[in-house]
Amino acid sequence: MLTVSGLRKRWGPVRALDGFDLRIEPGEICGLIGHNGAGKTTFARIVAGLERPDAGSVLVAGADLATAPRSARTLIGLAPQELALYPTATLRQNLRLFGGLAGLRRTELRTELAAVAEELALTDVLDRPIATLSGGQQRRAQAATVLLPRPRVLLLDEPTVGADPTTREALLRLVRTRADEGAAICYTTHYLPELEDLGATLAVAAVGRVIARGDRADLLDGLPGEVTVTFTGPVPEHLAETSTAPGELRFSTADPARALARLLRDLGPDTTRVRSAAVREPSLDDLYRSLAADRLPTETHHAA
Ligand SMILES: Nc1ncnc2c1ncn2[C@@H]1O[C@H](COP(=O)(O)OP(=O)(O)OP(=O)(O)O)[C@@H](O)[C@H]1O
Repeated sequence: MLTVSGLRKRWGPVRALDGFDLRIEPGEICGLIGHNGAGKTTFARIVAGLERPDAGSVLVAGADLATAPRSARTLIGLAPQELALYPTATLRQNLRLFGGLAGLRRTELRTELAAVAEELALTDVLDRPIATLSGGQQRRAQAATVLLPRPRVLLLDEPTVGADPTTREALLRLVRTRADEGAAICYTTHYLPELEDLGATLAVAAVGRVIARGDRADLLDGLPGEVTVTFTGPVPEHLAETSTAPGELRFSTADPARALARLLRDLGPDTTRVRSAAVREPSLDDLYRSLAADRLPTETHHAA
């Protein structure tokens, strides 16, 4: 549905995109993660037709953004990080405007507008100017303008920043629904548990390109998790070398549950002094760190 190949974009000496490739299928939510300045927003703005790339191509359902920009752009919806609504117009007026621009006609527009407002708990504030809405309501309003016309490719750039749990849940539910309806969705976030909730595949961006892509489980396979055990009194002598704090043992391992079971079995009489035991399975944070650690000397990537 969305195929991006070899995108390059320089801002003066900074290479924001440096051979960025990404393909997202219909019905797929792709979680795009990466450090600040990795190029995620630049990628989204280029795909949405707001910036021109220096090189590379963007195909949306077969339409080339460079040669058929109109066809490609009508299939794409971008919810940017910053608020991009008319602050003095009401939410209903904003939704009508964006829905109309996307080609929705009267009855369809009215039905879709009511549905998206209901799904995002915005029905009660439809006739209030955007400027008078709370921060969370404004973020939902922003998402509503993009979700309303049901674009075939959805780009959501950190849509839940500053959102309370209810707002976040409503947004995630609607994003999942749009994917189930067949949209290809690129979901940028620094809040990694969201991607687990969404059942998203992952694309990890660093210094202007995608350095890892695939299912969450495949990418996490083999990464170390962590075991933490605390004791009443000191850590048993034969384990003292691994002690991280008085009375605490903590270590990384590829299979934390099995390592903890083995440790407890081998403790002998010291088992009675165990105060707590915890395992942490590898997280997306671990993945990001393992992939990107050696590529992040600075925030920006300068052209040679
Ligand atoms: N309009 C611009 N003018 C100059 N430099 C820019 C511009 N837009 C982005 N950059 C630079 O390009 C690089 C990539 O920025 P981009 O916003 O795409 O990263 P990002 O991955 O979205 O970061 P974040 O997670 O902080 O949102 C950064 O070094 C940024 O400073």
